[in-house]
Amino acid sequence: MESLLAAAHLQPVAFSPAPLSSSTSSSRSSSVVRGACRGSHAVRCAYAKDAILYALEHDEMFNSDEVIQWESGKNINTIAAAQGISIRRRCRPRYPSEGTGDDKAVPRHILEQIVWDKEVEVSQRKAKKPLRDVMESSEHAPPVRDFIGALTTAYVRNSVPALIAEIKKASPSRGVLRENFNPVEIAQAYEENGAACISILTDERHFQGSYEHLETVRNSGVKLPILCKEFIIDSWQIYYARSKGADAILLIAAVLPDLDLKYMVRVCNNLGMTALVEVHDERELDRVLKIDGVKLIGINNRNLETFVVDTLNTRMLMEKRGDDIREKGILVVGESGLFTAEDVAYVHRAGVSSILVGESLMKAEDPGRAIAGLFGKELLH
Ligand SMILES: O=C(O)c1ccccc1NCC(=O)[C@H](O)[C@H](O)COP(=O)(O)O
Repeated sequence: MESLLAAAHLQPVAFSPAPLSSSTSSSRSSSVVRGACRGSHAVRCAYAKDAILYALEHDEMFNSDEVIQWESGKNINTIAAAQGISIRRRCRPRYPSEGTGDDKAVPRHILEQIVWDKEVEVSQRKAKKPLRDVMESSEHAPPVRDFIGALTTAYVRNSVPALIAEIKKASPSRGVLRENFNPVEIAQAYEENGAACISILTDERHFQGSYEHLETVRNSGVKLPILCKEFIIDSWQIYYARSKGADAILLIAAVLPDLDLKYMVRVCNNLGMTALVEVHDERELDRVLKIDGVKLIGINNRNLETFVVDTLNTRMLMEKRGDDIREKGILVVGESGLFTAEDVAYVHRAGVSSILVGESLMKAEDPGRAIAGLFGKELLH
């Protein structure tokens, strides 16, 4: 089924409507398939294929999770919960306060709130620019830059973890980090001071970021590869990020069930982009290590549900799974809560060859010069 979806270039990601209740989608393609999908496995697959073609023809919301639900008879949130994912999906293009009944559900934590808001945002963006169009735009984007190559080269050159320097105006945990915010100037300063890559927050509602920041930096003459730091829930966003010039995207294991991760890693690799797959605990790491094609894993020291930051997390996960990671030739990025040269040395000793740093650079008066402070030396570039 997955390869069928991949072959059809179908977006497979957003969960089906009304997952908080047992009610089903009312979209035409969905009801066509739901009616048709009862019967033998072979018959169900044949109908699912018809539905995919129907959905492609009619540009309707349709995704692999719906197919999985039809195939297994299980609600997608049940499937996700069985994988240890606490985020529930809604897939109703409304904000919680606007709904009734189940729509009144309150998010359990900030990450769930961000994902619910993202579902609304993505469905609105898709209505304006369907998958077909965004895929076409991605074909005209500037060429992909080698994100992993840049990290590897910088690591060898400086013998300290390669820096992915983040451009983030605000965050849910810290509020506004920088009033005087010019993404291009910050990116130029990062480049001049030895950063290997740049990460740009594009979420507007919670981080005051935008795709415009990403596109402007990409077209500014800055040569570093760019990570689109987004909350990806739908492969449409990967094509969109590529169309704006992104070279890498973030996939968060706490948000995405296994099939979505697998599919999105594949979409990313097919586009020549890098997927930075982020984990926070052992269970997420084990899920990600089973996925073919993963080349870059981020260990987030920040618990995205509670905001607690602890660099011990990187050490603990590397102690437990470092051998498996190295055996697979996967690079590891230590993410979040890195403020001093001691912090950097600590995660380096734990086994990471790259770091992702936002707050400590964004809060510095001169984010470029703050890089030398972070490493205790000037970086060569
Ligand atoms: O930064 C947050 O408050 C946050 C909240 C909820 C979800 C994600 C969040 N941050 C994204 C990141 O992972 C960080 O921007 C990145 O790792 C850099 O972290 P830091 O150096 O601590 O700013």
